Amino acid sequence: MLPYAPPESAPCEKYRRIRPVAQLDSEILAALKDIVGEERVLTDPESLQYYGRDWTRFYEPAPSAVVLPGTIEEVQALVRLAASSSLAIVPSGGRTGLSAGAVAVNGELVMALDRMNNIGDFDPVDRTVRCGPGVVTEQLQQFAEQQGLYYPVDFASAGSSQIGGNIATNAGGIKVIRHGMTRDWVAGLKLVTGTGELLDLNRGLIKNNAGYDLRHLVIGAEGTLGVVVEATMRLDRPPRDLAVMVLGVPDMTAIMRVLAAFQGEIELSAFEFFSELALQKVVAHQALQRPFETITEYYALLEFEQPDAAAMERAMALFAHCVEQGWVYDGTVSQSVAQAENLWRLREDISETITPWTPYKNDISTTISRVPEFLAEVEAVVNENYPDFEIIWFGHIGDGNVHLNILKPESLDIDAFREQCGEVSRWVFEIVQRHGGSVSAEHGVGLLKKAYLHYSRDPAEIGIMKQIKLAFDPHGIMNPGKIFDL
Ligand SMILES: O=C(O)CC[C@@H](O)C(=O)O
Ligand SMILES: [Zn+2]
Repeated sequence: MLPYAPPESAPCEKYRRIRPVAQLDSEILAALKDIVGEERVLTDPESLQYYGRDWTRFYEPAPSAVVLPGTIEEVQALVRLAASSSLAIVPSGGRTGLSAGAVAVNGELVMALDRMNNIGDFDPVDRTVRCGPGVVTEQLQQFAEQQGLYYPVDFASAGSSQIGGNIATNAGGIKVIRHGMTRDWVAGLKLVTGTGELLDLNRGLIKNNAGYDLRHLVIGAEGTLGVVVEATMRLDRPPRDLAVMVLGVPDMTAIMRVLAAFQGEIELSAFEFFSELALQKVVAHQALQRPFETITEYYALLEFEQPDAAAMERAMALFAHCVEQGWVYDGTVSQSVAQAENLWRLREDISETITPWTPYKNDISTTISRVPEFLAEVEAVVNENYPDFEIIWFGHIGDGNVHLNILKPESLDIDAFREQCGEVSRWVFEIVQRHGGSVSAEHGVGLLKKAYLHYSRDPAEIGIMKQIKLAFDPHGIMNPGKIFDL
């Protein structure tokens, strides 16, 4: 039997009574099978490993069972059963999360929404489509394309991540500068709360000031308020002829000047960056070439539409201006869709490329204008205290969001590495706090960043979050231990 790990902070009185069961007894198991069918309750070790974790590699999955419901009613029945048996639930989507929000470490029941992947009820006037939580992001993107429309939230894991998980983490990605995050595309959602009640939130309305917008509390709540069982997603007009430019820049201050210069004249759909070390790793491990010979400290990747020939002329004139000013040392621009895709891969393939080094991830943000100073401070602290660690910088610089990946030296044991990175994190998050930034810009808090939440949220805010959790989930069964302990 697995021991129940007590919450780190003082628990609310109400929560003190909640004890997720560590092992399913045969009665609960039989009841689960009654609800979803025998073959949709999995307890074999492979399934527990597979469904019990996301892409985070610092936690050992230890769920009691996995259930695969197919309907909203089944989800409700499962939640009611869990509530009456004090059984904790971990809702699980494409399991591509990077903060251990979907890891079951404590004997929980994993509720995998894979089967609820229906896509339908498209309305061309509202430009909305109804999706099951298990719809894969790429499936929604392709559906939109078939309707002559566009779903703009995009990231490297779009082939596996699911809409329910994207909503749970308010997933961002590479087009946030122009199109915002998942939150901006959710016109409505249905949620099964921790009591098994079904809420139909916002119902696709554009204007709805009739009280609190609970939909927005659910988005980004990492499954701690309930299970998203349906979402009405907005679609947009498709972009016209996207061009991609990669520029070699000497430093962060120069990157910011380039951003300001381009944004003054062109509507950018992406403004990303990566370091020379990130580029070296990608080129060495993927079948890709450097964008140009010149080596610079950083590279910026810009994407913009070219509705007419004048758009490219404007971009080239801006490029020349940036070179003249000494902000850019070299650059290249795509001439075809295939070239644009290859340039994108230099940025999008970084995360996957560095996975074998078991990177410790920091996903931090501040206001865009503060990024150069912020980044220089973080870099100085990390280099000074941990000169032996390889650091890979990349991210969504146009949103003020940088990914700091610390690579594990081969000789270092994983627990020792994690502990040392925890120390680095404290230094880093003090800087984040000083700059009024966030300890998790887009990956969520999960288990990985829980201990650091107070660096970006004050105690009063966290206290209110806990009360909100209890309002949705009075039995404390929905993904307990994620974001904060009650
Ligand atoms: O692996 C990371 O640190 C970031 C992953 C993802 O958010 C990205 O921007 O590529
Ligand atoms: Zn990212």
